[in-house]
Amino acid sequence: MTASTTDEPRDPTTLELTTIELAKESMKFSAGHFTIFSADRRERLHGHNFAVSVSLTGEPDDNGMMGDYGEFKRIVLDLCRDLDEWVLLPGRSPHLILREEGPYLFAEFDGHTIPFLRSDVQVLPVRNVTVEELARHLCSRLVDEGQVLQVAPIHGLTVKVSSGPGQLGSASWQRGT
Ligand SMILES: Nc1nc2c(c(=O)[nH]1)N=C([C@H](O)[C@H](O)COP(=O)(O)OP(=O)(O)OP(=O)(O)O)CN2
Repeated sequence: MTASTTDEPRDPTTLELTTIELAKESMKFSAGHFTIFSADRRERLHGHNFAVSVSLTGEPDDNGMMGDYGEFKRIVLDLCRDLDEWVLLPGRSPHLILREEGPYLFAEFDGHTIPFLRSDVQVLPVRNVTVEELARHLCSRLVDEGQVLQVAPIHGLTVKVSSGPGQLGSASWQRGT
């Protein structure tokens, strides 16, 4: 019995890309935040169990793999762990001024001072703690720290962050942009 394989030579110029999707139940973080809608309107402080999913597009190797997705999972889980059980504040908001005094961090918003224990807060390099900005933040960490890009020839990746069923924000990176 002969294995039926087509022996036509493949066109070496056609780049065959594949995508890995990772949306594990464990890719999540619980955090407190408030969304700022304008210079004088925001939500009260509250929390979400945020869910994260990542898709990576790249070139499979001769072994039919784009790297071990176990490595990708470990990297994403580490990023989720970094954000878990913190109050997240935006460090780049046009409407919020942050001031540290001893063990406290004060957030000035619309003439009001919101006190926090500094040890409860992570200030993120984002303009607002929204699903779209959290997705951008995680996407840039995946790219800037280069970890994912060292695992396999990745051409693009997308990070999605959901604050609850049926609502999410996403951010993408494409090689060469
Ligand atoms: N563009 C965005 N708009 C809003 C965001 C956001 O991240 N990006 N986030 C919020 C708030 O976080 C808010 O807490 C979300 O509230 P809500 O939609 O009510 O979320 P629920 O999980 O309670 O969903 P239900 O539809 O109420 O069940 C607001 N806007």
